[in-house]
Amino acid sequence: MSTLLKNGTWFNEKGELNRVDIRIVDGKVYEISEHLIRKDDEEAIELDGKFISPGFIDVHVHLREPGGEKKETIETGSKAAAKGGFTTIAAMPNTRPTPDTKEQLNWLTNRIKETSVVNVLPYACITTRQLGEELTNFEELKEAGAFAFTDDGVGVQNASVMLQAMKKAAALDMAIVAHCEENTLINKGSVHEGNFSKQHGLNGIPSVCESVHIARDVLLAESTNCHYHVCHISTKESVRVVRDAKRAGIRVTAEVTPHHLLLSEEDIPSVDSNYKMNPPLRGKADQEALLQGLLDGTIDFIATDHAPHTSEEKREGLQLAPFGIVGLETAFPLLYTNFVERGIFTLKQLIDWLTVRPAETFRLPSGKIEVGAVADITIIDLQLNEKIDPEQFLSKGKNTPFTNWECKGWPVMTFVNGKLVWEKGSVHA
Ligand SMILES: NC(=O)N[C@@H](CC(=O)O)C(=O)O
Ligand SMILES: [Zn+2]
Ligand SMILES: [Zn+2]
Repeated sequence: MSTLLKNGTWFNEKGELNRVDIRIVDGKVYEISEHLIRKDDEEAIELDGKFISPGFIDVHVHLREPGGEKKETIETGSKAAAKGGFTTIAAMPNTRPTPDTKEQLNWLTNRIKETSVVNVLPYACITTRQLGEELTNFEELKEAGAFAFTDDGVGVQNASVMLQAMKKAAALDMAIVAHCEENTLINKGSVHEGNFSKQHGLNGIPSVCESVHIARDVLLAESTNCHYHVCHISTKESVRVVRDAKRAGIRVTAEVTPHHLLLSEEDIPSVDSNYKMNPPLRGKADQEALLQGLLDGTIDFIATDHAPHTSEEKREGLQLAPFGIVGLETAFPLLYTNFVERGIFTLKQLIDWLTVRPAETFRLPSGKIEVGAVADITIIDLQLNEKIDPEQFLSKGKNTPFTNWECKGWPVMTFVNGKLVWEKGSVHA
């Protein structure tokens, strides 16, 4: 099987945008050149100058299966990923049951094989049922193919449990991926403790609820030499703690979501649960610190924290509705339109934060297009202008605050292992 991508545009080794043809043979990149001639038995796809990117990688995705199939399944979530240009995603373990045993993880791996259209890397839990008490069997879970360990959805409250987890993870050369939230500081909040909570008389989640866990954990990471990764960083204090920890040589990495880069509490128009997520949208100064942290390398890359919920659940009102918004199908167009087009960062930077940077952080083989690499490739139409319409999402989750945002730069084709799995207008399962 051979496919020829004709007349694309890409960043060459020197980081310059230029014209390129790519030949894919048996799922791998076989040849890259300014001009390749189509062979007789070969399928050729004319790209008309469209942009060729390595397939995006998102290490923070909630696929909800098993147990939450009303919100999303591995199939629907992976199709949403393909539509968003993501070829590798990592599935968070806050499902029912949780992947905390070899048997559960094996079940999940099989289910992924049967139903996913992109690469899905399964996380395993740090603690049994994510209760924060007993460590899972890390050796066994690593052996069964765990991508990394996390209890995302809840913070690990007990410092001794976290210390033991990091010791074990370090010995196995695995990462601890942390949802940072100190339960005694949540304050029953549904939004950030700041202007919005004051104006609306709501309980707020203070910034320190997150940063105090990161401060604790970077010291635990230092004492264990564990790779410690911070999920969805959201406050200026958290950014400072990570920056200082990196300077001190601690093995810490961090991700930021598109929504925390794009929005602050000032942008919440009314009491609307499509603006409710954990961590919450913070203050303007936090939003600015996140962008600065990304630009100066304190924050390593972007991850969506795609968190689908049903419309019924989201209609429950701000206090009762679950935390979380979807992200896979809007990440690139939102970031391209609002940051690249406005000259705040470059297309090259954006692509790096969605590809090589997560790949390097978690030592994944993907994230680059080079001869011999697996052909995980995303084609983007940088001229295409469309409004965000949740009714068009392939995700079951329609919970987004970005409805009707006009965006330029949409993925139009996604190749996984050399196979076209999504093309604008149709899913190729
Ligand atoms: N981010 C969210 O607001 N929600 C996530 C949980 C999480 O990522 O902590 C979910 O599972 O819905
Ligand atoms: Zn989380
Ligand atoms: Zn999450």
